[in-house]
Amino acid sequence: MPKKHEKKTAKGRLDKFYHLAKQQGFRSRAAFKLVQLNKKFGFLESARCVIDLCAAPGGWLQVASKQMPPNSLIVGVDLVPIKPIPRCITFAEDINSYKCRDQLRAELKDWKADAVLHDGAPNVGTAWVQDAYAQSELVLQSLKLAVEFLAPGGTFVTKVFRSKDYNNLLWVFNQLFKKVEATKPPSSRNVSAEIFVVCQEFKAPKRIDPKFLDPRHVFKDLDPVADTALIQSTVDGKNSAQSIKIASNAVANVFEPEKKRRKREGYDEGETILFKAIGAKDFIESQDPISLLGTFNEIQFKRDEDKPFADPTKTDDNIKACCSDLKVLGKKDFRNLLKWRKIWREDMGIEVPANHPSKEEEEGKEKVEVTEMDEDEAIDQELERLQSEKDKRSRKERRRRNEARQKKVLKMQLSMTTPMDIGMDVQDEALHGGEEFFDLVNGGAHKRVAAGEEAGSSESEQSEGEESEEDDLEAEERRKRQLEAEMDGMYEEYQHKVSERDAKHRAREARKKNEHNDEWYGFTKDKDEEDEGEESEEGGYELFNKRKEVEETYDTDDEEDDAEEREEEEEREEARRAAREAALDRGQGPNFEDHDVQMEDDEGDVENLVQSLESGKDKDARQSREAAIWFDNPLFKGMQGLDADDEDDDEEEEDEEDDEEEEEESDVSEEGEDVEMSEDEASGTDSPPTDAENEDQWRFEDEDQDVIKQKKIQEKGLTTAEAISLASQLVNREKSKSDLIDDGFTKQNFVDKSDLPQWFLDDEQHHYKPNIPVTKEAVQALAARQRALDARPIKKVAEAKARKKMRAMKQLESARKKAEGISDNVDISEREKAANIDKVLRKAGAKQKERKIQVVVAGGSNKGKGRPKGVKGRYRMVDSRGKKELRAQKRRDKAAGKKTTSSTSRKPRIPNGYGGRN
Ligand SMILES: C[S@@+](CC[C@H](N)C(=O)[O-])C[C@H]1O[C@@H](n2cnc3c(N)ncnc32)[C@H](O)[C@@H]1O
Repeated sequence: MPKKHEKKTAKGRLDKFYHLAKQQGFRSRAAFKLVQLNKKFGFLESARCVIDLCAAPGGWLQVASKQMPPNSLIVGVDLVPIKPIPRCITFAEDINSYKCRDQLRAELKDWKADAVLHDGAPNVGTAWVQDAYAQSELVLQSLKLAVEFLAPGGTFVTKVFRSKDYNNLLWVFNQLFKKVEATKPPSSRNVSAEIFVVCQEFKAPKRIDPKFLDPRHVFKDLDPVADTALIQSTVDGKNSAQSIKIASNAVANVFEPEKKRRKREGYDEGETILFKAIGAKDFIESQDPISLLGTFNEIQFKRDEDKPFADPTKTDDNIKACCSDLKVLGKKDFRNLLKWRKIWREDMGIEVPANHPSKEEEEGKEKVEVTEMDEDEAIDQELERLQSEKDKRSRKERRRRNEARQKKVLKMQLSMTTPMDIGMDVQDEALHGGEEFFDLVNGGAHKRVAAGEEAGSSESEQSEGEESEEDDLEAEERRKRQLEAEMDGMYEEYQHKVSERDAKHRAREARKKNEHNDEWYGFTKDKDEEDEGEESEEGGYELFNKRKEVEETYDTDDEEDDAEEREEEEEREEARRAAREAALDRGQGPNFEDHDVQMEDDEGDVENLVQSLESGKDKDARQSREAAIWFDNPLFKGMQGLDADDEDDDEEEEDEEDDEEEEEESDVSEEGEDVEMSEDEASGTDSPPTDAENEDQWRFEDEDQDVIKQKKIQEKGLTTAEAISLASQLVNREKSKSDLIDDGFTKQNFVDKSDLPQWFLDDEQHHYKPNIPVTKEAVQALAARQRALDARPIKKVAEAKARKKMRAMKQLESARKKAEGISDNVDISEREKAANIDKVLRKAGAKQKERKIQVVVAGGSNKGKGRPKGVKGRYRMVDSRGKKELRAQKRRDKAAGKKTTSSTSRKPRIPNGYGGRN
């Protein structure tokens, strides 16, 4: 036999109201039903006398006792005894018995009850049909007691089950009360067939026909219309036919009150359950939804075939809530449910969407037109919405850019940005679509306008400031986006280049710094010249050809670079094509196309940055390379105006220099500068920069060497002690380059390993370590460098320090001014001036506040026992002699006219074993 709590849990009865009841000390969760009913109808607050029929265990009594005014009379009765409840009188009786009636009369004396409550339920669970009937009988019995004890205008609250007799009961209620309302409080479980009927404003008829309260008559299976005569005669002679109809079709008539529906019979005979559910599919497919809504308690989505109908796109939470309890549907809920059914039926093809009525066929055309207009309007509205969204986005983007710019300016003002950063910021801004960049583009646009093309660019110039011209703004935004997309690839290259330049700049600075002691930067001129002696005697043309040949033969990296560049170029071209097509699709093709064509056609136009970026890149790069090689010939060495780096004509360096130049030149040509620029660079002549920025931007031939060296150092391992040792040997002429090459000829190299087994090769690779001697100095140098690196603060710390320093300087500056003011003041004495200045300076942080050290004589209780009692802050333990000496010193100072500024101006003698303590 299952335990009690298991039984409850199995039914899912331990819900939140169960726990709430426990929490709030109610004896049953049913208490919340009364709370909710009273909240809705408010019958307890004004009641002075209440009878609770079937009250055990007493939840409702508790609620009544809480909500009713003090000194009210609350009487509860139940079959089972109820534990005493404050302010409540209870007794155990069957409400069907005369004894119960008598006892109630005895308790109430001549009082009349303002409310009669009935929450009784027979002990259900054996035969459901009898249970339902017993319930109805119990309700009728409670009504009987209510009629007897209720005061006129009183309220009767009862629990009824949705059974066959439900409507009959309602009909009776309606005869005796002015207002009858059936409701299901939220605390009543959905699975329960119970409904609460609140009958208000008791009519208190002088005489009531006993048949009204006789179950044999009330629950007789009658046609209510046929019974009209019977009832007419019994209720105060009033015509109650309409009441009967309403009572019998209470639910159906909510939707169509005029239409007579078939009689609601409640549960069929033989039904064993009071709660009935129907699947969503069945409901939707049924031809008589209204009667189903009246018959069933719930539309369910549990079966597989019903689940699709729970699709949230068509079945929202509101519909689901309606489906979960069909007994308390309002008019709106009813409509919504039927609309929902209709939608599904149309979706399933069961119903065809309603066409225009046939009688309006002639007007059909007009109607169609009206519909089209509506659609147009909808589209317009949608477009407007999209437009405004886009505008919003673009505004937001502009605001974001402005904010970023402001931040940058602020950073610059706070000296948190290096000049190089600032330059980059400006470039960034331009290439991200800032005004500078678009000025260039707009420049191009002006040209197009002049050429007679219809271009939107001139409008776009103004559209920045004219947000009201939404179309222009939109076009401008689109164009910007297109251009930005085009420029993305180029910007990446730009960033790459800037970072390279940055590295070059740093390298150049480092070299300047270490001009005389740069032991790691390689090979001496003499040595190089020795090595290159033969080659330097070759003629320029031969050298040029030779290098070109070498380059073409071996310079695979460059070829790869070129190939990569070509690929990138192809990708960009592809992207542009796609963008063009997209633009054409959107109907803005001509402008965009023209723009692009213009970009491609005007290759020679240096004014148009975008065009020149696209033009003859490969050709220029090649010419630049050739020119660079040509002018690198030692014959040009020493010629006025040529770059100092020409002196560094080490073969390897030259090769790499060439490589570097190629990269630069290709970059340059990509960034829009002309071949002339590259030639200038290659020849080593500095083209006069147009402005400071250009100078920074384009003059970096000096840096090539440094970067190559830096690269080499990083690649070839001056980060290891071995490499440093070798390098220092080279620099100190302990070894020559040829020695190093000779060392390279070992048994490990130049041996045909093709026949060796793999395991041997693996083993060899794993265990063989070249034995390169490492000097102590090299290790020390490496360690020192690492320490220096470690000691470098991270950027944020450096910035914070810089900010702090700046603040301190500002404060000091203002303090200095104040101090000057004070010293110029003739109204105060010198001593005051000194004191004031001291104060000002201290405030500015120039002077540290001297921390006072208390001198404590070590003796008695203080001796050797830690901090002396009552002494706070810093203190110094001295013996009594030390203290005496200190006083004597003070006296002497005073006598000598000196002023001791503090007790620490002369340190007392501190005996051994006593240190300063904090
Ligand atoms: C659901 S409980 C009432 C709960 C109560 N309202 C509360 O808040 O605690 C139903 C009660 O009806 C009582 N009952 C059923 N038939 C009855 C009868 N003929 N006379 C008196 N009480 C009856 C049962 O004993 C049971 O305690």
